[in-house]
Amino acid sequence: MSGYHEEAGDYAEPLPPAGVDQHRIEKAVREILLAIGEDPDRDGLLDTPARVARAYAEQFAGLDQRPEDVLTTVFEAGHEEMVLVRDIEMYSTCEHHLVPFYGVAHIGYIPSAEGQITGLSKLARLVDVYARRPQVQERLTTQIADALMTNLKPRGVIVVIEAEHLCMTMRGVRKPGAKTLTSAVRGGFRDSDRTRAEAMSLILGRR
Ligand SMILES: Nc1nc2c(ncn2[C@@H]2O[C@H](COP(=O)(O)OP(=O)(O)OP(=O)(O)O)[C@@H](O)[C@H]2O)c(=O)[nH]1
Ligand SMILES: [Zn+2]
Repeated sequence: MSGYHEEAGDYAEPLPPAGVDQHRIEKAVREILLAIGEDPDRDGLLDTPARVARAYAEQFAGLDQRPEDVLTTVFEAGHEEMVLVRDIEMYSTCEHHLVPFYGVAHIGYIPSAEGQITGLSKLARLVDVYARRPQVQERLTTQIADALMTNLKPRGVIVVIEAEHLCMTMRGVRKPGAKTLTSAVRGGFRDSDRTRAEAMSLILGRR
């Protein structure tokens, strides 16, 4: 198990989602700049509305994606034991303040009796499908777990996310370093303390 590095390719720079109206974002950003007392026509800000529109199209690309779009490789390998990918880098956007929260996701599953598994990179892609939306960490965690249950029909799933929320560090309560941990367990990980403990020790070990 090791950290995940996004493969090069078109997924790294997704096309703007059809549902993201970049022109509308540009107009809104110009309004915000005016509202904070800035001059949107000064040199440094001239291209900012368009940049923000492109950035939002990327940050919210997951709104146009479904888990089955990325869980494309599912094969039978006769492997029935736990598979766990930990430390998957994750960047999302807090739906309350529209600022980032970021950290790592750990995903484990126990394949179906037929030994159905998916490509390891697909687990990381699945994180992005749900992270690239306005989110709360709890929903992000359960959506990943439920998508795996539906698409892989495994005997169990565990998803743990550790993240820092910029809305808690750069503003508001201002508690830098505070980490939020969320977990979602399904199937065997919910029913068996031993299985869950094994997964947690793999996730939290070697730190
Ligand atoms: N449960 C949960 N809360 C979140 C998440 N991201 C941000 N929040 C919280 O959402 C809450 C929104 O609270 P409000 O009182 O409506 O907004 P606010 O006045 O900006 O709150 P403060 O952040 O406390 O200044 C805050 O407590 C945030 O910390 C998340 O992923 N999950
Ligand atoms: Zn927030």
